[in-house]
Amino acid sequence: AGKTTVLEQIKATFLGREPMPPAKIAPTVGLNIGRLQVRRCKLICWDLGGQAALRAIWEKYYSEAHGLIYVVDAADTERIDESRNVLHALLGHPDLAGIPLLLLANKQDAQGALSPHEVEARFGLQQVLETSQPRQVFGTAALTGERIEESIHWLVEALRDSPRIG
Ligand SMILES: Nc1nc2c(ncn2[C@@H]2O[C@H](COP(=O)(O)OP(=O)(O)OP(=O)(O)O)[C@@H](O)[C@H]2O)c(=O)[nH]1
Ligand SMILES: [Mg+2]
Repeated sequence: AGKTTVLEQIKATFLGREPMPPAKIAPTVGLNIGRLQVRRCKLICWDLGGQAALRAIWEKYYSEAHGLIYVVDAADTERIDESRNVLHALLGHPDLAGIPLLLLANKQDAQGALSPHEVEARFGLQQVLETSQPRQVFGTAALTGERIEESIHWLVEALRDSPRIG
């Protein structure tokens, strides 16, 4: 979907260095970590592998997470329902109750990509989120960095107001 490419763009944007060339980014098997500071908020980003066989380890990270960035390949319309189901299952986990959710409808540069509004409608988030749970959908293109900075600024503001940080 582009999680590691997103993390590289986040690091490039907020640490002011060149992102890793996309051709060098392999599917994630272990864990990539990004540490950065955004508007006096220290962020530690954990980027996990999305392959089905690797999803079982995600839940080891839930209890210590303050926010969730969920990256969807908006151009992969055949698997968008699978992505929605995986997110719904995630959000049903008690350790993620009320967590601020940043949903990135990624690959907006690709032909046939669903718009952020279409992804939002397709995902039916109100079925699985608490009424006051902070959530926002951004249409991003991680390859070029489009909308990455704005989306992280939104998340940082949501985290500031979050009861998960105490
Ligand atoms: N066109 C386009 N391709 C993208 C974009 N973001 C990522 N990609 C490509 O999508 C593929 C997968 O990107 P990754 O960042 O490795 O995806 P991932 O979600 O980390 O994948 P796993 O680690 O296997 O879970 C690569 O070929 C990327 O170059 C984007 O915004 N637009
Ligand atoms: Mg990856």
